[in-house]
Amino acid sequence: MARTAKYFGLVPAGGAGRRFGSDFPKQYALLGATTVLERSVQALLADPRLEKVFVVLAQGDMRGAALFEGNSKVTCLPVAGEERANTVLNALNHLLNNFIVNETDWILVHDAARPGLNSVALATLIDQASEHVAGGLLAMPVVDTLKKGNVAEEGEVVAQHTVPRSQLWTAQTPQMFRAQALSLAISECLFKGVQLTDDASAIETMGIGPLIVPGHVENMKITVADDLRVVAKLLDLNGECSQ
Ligand SMILES: Nc1ccn([C@@H]2O[C@H](COP(=O)(O)OP(=O)(O)OP(=O)(O)O)[C@@H](O)[C@H]2O)c(=O)n1
Ligand SMILES: C[C@](O)(CO)[C@H](O)COP(=O)(O)O
Repeated sequence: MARTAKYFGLVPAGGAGRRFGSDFPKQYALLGATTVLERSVQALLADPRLEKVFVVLAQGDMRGAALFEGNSKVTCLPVAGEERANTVLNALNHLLNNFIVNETDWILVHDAARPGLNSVALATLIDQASEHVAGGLLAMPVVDTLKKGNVAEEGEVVAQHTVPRSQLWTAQTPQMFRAQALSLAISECLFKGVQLTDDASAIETMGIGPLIVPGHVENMKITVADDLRVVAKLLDLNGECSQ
C-alpha cells in the first residue's frame, strides 16, 4: 500500500547570477543579516507540511552547504546543471533513484532568488494544487500593457505592436508537481530541445494545464542588482541589504 503523498521543497540554487552583476551568486546577497537563499528556504519551511527542503547547489559550492549545516530539515545536493531545468531534473532524478522521494510525492520547486514568499500564498498553493490533476504554480495577472519590441538598426528598441494581456500571467514559484511526472516532463522537453525557463512549461507540453494560484508582489525574483533594494523595502527591512 503506497503511503500518503508527502511534500518536499526543491530550491534550485546553482545559478551564477550573471544579470545581478556581483562577484558572487545573488543567492548569497544579504537581506538584513540573512542571505537571500536562507530566506527562500525558510519561506518554504514556514508551512509545516513540508517534510524537507532540498537545496540544489553548483558542484563545489561550499558556501551554501555551510549555511544549512546541522539543519535537519534541509539537505544540500551538489548536482546543479547547465541551466535551471537541468538543475531541477538532476535533483529530481537523484531523489527518485535513491528512493528519497516517492513518484507521487509533491515537489515544490522554488527559486533561491525569491526570498519574499509569504505563508498564505504557499498554503493556498498547497491546498489547491494538491486537489488539481496537474499540480499548480503561483502567478500574477499582467496589469501593464505589453508591447512586442524590435531592435532597430541603431540598436534602439521600437514597439512593433501591443500584446493582448487579458489572459496573461507572470509565473512565480513555488511550482508544485508530482515528482515522477515532473521528471518525465522535463526529460522529454530537454530531449526534444524544448527551451524551459520554468517547471510548469514542461507539464504544459504534456498537454495538462497546471492550476494558477495567485502570487503576490513581495514574491518577486531578484534578477538585477536593484531588485535586492526593492525586495528589502517590500519586506520592510528598511532597505537593509548588501551584495
Ligand atoms: N543552472 C542554473 C541556473 C539557475 N538556477 C537557479 O534558478 C533560479 C532562477 O534562475 P535565475 O534567476 O536566472 O538565476 P541565475 O541563472 O543565477 O541568473 P542569471 O541568469 O542572471 O545568471 C535561481 O535560484 C538560480 O540559482 C540553477 O539552480 N541552476
Ligand atoms: C521560474 C521563474 O522564476 C518563473 O517566472 C523564471 O522563469 C526563472 O527565470 P530565470 O531566467 O531562470 O530567472
